[in-house]
Amino acid sequence: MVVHQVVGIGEILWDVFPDGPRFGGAPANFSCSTSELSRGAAGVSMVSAVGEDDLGRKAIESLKQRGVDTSAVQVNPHATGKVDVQLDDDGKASYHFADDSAWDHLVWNDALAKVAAGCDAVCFGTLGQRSETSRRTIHQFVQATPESALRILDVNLREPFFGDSVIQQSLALANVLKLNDDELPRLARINGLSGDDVDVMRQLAARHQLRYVALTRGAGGAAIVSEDRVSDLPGIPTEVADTVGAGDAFTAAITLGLLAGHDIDTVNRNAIAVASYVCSQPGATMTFPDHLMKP
Ligand SMILES: Nc1ncnc2c1ncn2[C@@H]1O[C@H](COP(=O)(O)OP(=O)(O)O)[C@@H](O)[C@H]1O
Ligand SMILES: O=C(O)C[C@@H](O)[C@H](O)C(=O)COP(=O)(O)O
Repeated sequence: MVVHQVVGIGEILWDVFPDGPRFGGAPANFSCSTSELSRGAAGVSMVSAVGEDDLGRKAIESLKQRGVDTSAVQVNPHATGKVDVQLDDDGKASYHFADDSAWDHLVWNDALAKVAAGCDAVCFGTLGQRSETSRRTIHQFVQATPESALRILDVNLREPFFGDSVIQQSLALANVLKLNDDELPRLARINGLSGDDVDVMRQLAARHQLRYVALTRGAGGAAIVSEDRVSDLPGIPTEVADTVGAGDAFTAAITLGLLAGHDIDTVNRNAIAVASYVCSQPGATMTFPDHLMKP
């Protein structure tokens, strides 16, 4: 039975690895992982745009295969998004994005207003906001979700498509923050904060009225801070295929865990297990073994 409605909003892309393209885009990965992990307990929608091209049709097909509702995916005359992905020796990615893609032209409409109004959790990032049109639409969407909804900013900073102002505007919209250990120092600096990781997370939470702040540390695991609790857990030693999509799957798992009302240690432990599994497999979207589902 569907209990919660969850939305990913932002870029849909094809991750072009040296050995060929795989479906991607951080919010699209988030939507696919949430849908797969929830076993139907969450209704998941993607809000984005694709082109009138083969990659666009295949992108919609890929989302549908994972059980994601694509009725709010717009089709426009621009090319479907693509990004060249290079992996280092540890399976860590660097990205080179095609410019002016379909997802840069996301426009507000009644369909989006309806999805926003019924949403229990929405996940957005900064890359999806690189054009003014899509940035405005994403802001309007997040603001149109109910006050009770989890408004999750997974910052996913991608050079050179972010600046301090988009980060700060996004923090003002969010009530949950996910970032990694490369991103934390940047957010600390622009907010004039110092201290150890957990101190900075607490200060970010206080300054931006965030209910939860989650920090992932690659192989080093993750920490989650709430108003009165901290969970700080090690990673799971993993034979890495590539780490692409691990952070997005982590965000998917914490979203389901928080919506289910689990304590933050349980939420964190499950999310680390899910993310480690994603690292062990090629690409960013996949089916999950039974023990990781419905965390
Ligand atoms: N090399 C690794 N070995 C084991 N787990 C990993 C590894 N890299 C990432 N993970 C898992 O994936 C999570 C997210 O990875 P991270 O690289 O921190 O996020 P992001 O993809 O957002 O940059 C980590 O908290 C960890 O659980
Ligand atoms: O949207 C992006 O920024 C690139 C994506 O295509 C890529 O799949 C990705 O974001 C993976 O994110 P991660 O979970 O932080 O590895």
